[in-house]
Amino acid sequence: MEHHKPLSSHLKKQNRRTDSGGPYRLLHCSSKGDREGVLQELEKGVEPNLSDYDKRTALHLASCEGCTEVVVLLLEKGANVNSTDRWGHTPLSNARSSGHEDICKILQAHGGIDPVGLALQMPCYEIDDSEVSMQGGILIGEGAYGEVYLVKWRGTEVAAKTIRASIASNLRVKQTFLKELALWQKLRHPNIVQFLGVLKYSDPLIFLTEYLRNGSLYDILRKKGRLDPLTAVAYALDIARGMNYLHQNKPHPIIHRDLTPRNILQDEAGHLKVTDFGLSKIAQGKDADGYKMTGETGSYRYMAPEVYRRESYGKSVDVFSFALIVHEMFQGGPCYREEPPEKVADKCAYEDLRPPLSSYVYPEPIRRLLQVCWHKNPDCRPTFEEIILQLEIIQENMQHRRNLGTCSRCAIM
Ligand SMILES: Nc1ncnc2c1ncn2[C@@H]1O[C@H](COP(=O)(O)OP(=O)(O)OP(=O)(O)O)[C@@H](O)[C@H]1O
Repeated sequence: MEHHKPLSSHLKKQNRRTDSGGPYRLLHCSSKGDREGVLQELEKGVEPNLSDYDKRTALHLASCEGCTEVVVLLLEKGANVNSTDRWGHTPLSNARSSGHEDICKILQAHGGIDPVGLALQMPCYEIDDSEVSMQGGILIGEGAYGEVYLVKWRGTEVAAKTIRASIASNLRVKQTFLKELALWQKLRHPNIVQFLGVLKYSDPLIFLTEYLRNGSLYDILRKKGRLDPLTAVAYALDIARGMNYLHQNKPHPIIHRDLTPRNILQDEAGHLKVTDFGLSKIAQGKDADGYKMTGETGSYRYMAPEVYRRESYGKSVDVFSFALIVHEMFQGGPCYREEPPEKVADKCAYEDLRPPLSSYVYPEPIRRLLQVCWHKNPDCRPTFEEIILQLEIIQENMQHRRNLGTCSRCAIM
């Protein structure tokens, strides 16, 4: 079958045939809503399930582009309603994400399913309200979403996060929020704060996570100031491992978008865990699908230049934020404290401003790592997997030097 041919032969074939009006005209006409053209191709004997090099069929294209008549025709002519493209998307996934409700109904009537949507629609684990006493809760913090309380659930201390009515009273926002929480509940990693469930009847919304009694990295840095290099590297590894797990999530990576010292918590054993990933876009009232931030957030200080400039962005925005956090751990706090965070983000985005890296404070390998992690070109930033490898080598060398009795700050590599 055509779509089982290797990618390169597909491409060559496609280029040859589009010009000569070959079978790939079916895909072209389908994406343009040209019902007559599609009919002609099918009557010539072109296979209705012909696909391109991304395994996208005529039905995918017509569903994505909202070409209802073509969708109906293709289904009549035997197009497979549940063919999956290279990313595991069915025509229904495409119609749904493009907002073509009429096409969704037609596809569903023909047995269409949406594996991507199903994953997102997985309900959150619900906790009976009677199992938690919110009245007896102790306020432990407040963030952009609402207040955080220490409460007891089934005899265990947990954190209850309340979501402000102004955020969660909008049904669409609430639903997006629940989808994010449903994603969170599937995650299990030693460096990710564990989600426990949503209170069943809470209105607008309360959800529970494990409680980390040592508070946030922000609190730690405020209390302790500059960390010794070995501790800073151990913390950096904890964060990188949690982030790598998120970025390698299947079928889609999870981008944190708001990695800051306040969203990194410490457990009793001293390990750091990342929290609140994926939720920032909701707090900012942004579209769940269109990776765009307006910058209306309290986290300007850690914002990648491309986010500040409102360009499209990817996973490497988290690598940028990570670099600033590691910088802070060596330094004992953020740079340019006297300047408003928005101004710092502006200079970072338009004047390439970056924090200074004094050789006294920053060992050479850490300097090199930070410079590449906050590179202005997102494609030049390393992945968290690469960062982990680098940090492990740095950690090993530091420990070796420490065992030899050499100052770990000034004598690394
Ligand atoms: N699971 C938890 N265990 C212990 N303390 C927590 C937990 N979650 C949050 N906190 C505390 O509550 C504070 C507020 O948390 P919250 O996540 O609501 O906001 P934030 O992360 O500080 O800011 P933002 O919402 O802007 O990201 C945190 O800074 C932390 O000190």
